[in-house]
Amino acid sequence: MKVGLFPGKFLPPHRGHITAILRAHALCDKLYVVISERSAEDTALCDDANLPHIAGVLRQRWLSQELQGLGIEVILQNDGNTPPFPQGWPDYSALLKQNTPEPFNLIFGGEESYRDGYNQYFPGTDYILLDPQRTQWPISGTAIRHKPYLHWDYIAGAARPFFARKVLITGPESCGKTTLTRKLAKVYCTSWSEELGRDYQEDVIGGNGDLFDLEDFNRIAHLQYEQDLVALRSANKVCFFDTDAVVTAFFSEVFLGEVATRVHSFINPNKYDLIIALKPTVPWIADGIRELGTQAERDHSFDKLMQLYQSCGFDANKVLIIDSPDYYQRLEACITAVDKLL
Ligand SMILES: NC(=O)c1ccc[n+]([C@@H]2O[C@H](COP(=O)([O-])OP(=O)(O)OC[C@H]3O[C@@H](n4cnc5c(N)ncnc54)[C@H](O)[C@@H]3O)[C@@H](O)[C@H]2O)c1
Repeated sequence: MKVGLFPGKFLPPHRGHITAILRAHALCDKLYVVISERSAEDTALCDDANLPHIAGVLRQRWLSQELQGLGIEVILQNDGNTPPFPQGWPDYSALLKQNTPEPFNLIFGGEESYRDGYNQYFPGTDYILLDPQRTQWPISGTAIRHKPYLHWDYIAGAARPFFARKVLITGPESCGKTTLTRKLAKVYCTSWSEELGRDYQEDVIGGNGDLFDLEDFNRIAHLQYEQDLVALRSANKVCFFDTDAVVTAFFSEVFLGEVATRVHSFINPNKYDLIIALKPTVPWIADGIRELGTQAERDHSFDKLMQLYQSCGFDANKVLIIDSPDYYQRLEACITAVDKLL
């Protein structure tokens, strides 16, 4: 019985890792992928690339998603207390033996320099080198961390939502949000998440806003959250969102005088890299569902919405207010801001 280990940091997982793991899988009966977590070092590597910390458990989720259905087990190991290599070999090897559920006789990797250590600390185990020149996928975790958008195609699919830039387009009714969101998604050849509250209003309460109850807003916030996740999964470097839970909170208050309780849990000030706030300076278009149509109401709605973002802890530096009444200039200003992000 050939039982193999494939150790690594996977910070983040990429096609080079995945291909090597799948090759290793073809060479043994059972394969364990072991993620080494060294919190302090990992944080330093992420900080250095201006990224939030990528926790080991997140990498475990990503690899588990990528490898599911193949019988490959993904294990997370805390190596934070082991000394750096080469002094770390004895502790590292003891941990590997302890954390792997069964005895193993193969170790896979792409580094020739690890061979002596593996031979010394895992007697009776073969070290099998796979594509050490990285000829098939010339990529490293370091390159991805520092230039994720340049190396986008190499990032494992499950990790892409983490790296995708998230751009929210917000504003009161009839300020061109939906059209602009779609246009931006087309410009960047990517996915977007449309506002579903309007469809919900038509489908569930027949378009009559007076029939809303608080539970409707809880459901809208949840459905929107799920839809956003779906859009993010197929994002190409950036994803656009036509609304967010702050807008849901705003409408909950407009219709019912209070914010439905669970809506708060979907408000996430850290979700977006850029918030494009559209001022109601373009003509009002009555569509039978919209409510707040006078210019005074529209201006008031905009101000109220901005106050809500502020009180929910959104970073004012990430907010770009677009007040031009000219559609061309609105689009150009957004493209400039998104280009800067990428
Ligand atoms: N740093 C050391 O001296 C040392 C020594 C012994 C063991 N280790 C341990 O070895 C493990 C691997 O660490 P790492 O930093 O190399 O992890 P890593 O996440 O960078 O890479 C994981 C494995 O994938 C291979 N790989 C990476 N990119 C590839 C590509 N494009 N194509 C094909 N293969 C590719 C690597 O060679 C490595 O074997 C960790 O568990 C670490 O603790 C490290």
